[in-house]
Amino acid sequence: MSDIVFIRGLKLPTTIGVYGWEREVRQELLVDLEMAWDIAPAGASDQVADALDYSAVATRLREFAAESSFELIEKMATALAELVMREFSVPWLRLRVCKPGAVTEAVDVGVLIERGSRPA
Ligand SMILES: Nc1nc2c(c(=O)[nH]1)N=C([C@H](O)[C@@H](O)CO)CN2
Repeated sequence: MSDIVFIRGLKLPTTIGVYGWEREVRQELLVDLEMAWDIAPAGASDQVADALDYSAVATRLREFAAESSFELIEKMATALAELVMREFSVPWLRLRVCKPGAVTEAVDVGVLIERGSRPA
C-alpha cells in the first residue's frame, strides 16, 4: 500500500520565532503534509467515514497552531507530526513547514521531516 492523502499550502497563523518582536506578533507558517493511508476502503464505499478526512486534519492543525507559542519551526514540525500520528492513526508522514519571509534573500526557508514507518 503506497497511497497518500495530502494537504498542500495549509496556512497556520501562530506565534513563532526566536527574536523578541516575534513573541509579540502572529506569523503565518505554510505546511505541506503527506500521510500514508490506504484509500481503498473509501475508494470502494464513497463514504468520508471510510477516509482519512483531510478537512478534519487541517482543522486540527490550525487549532493546534493557533494555541501554540514555539520558538523554532523544528519544534512546531515535531509537535504537528506527533499530533497527526497520534490523533489520526497515521503510520507515516512527510511534513514540510515553511516560514515565508524569514530570510528576505531566499524564496523560502523551513524544515522537512519524515516520521513513522511507511507501510509496504
Ligand atoms: N533552523 C532554524 N533557524 C532559525 C529559526 C528556526 O525556527 N529554525 N528561526 C529563526 C528566527 O525566528 C527567524 O525566522 C526570524 O526571521 C532564525 N533561524
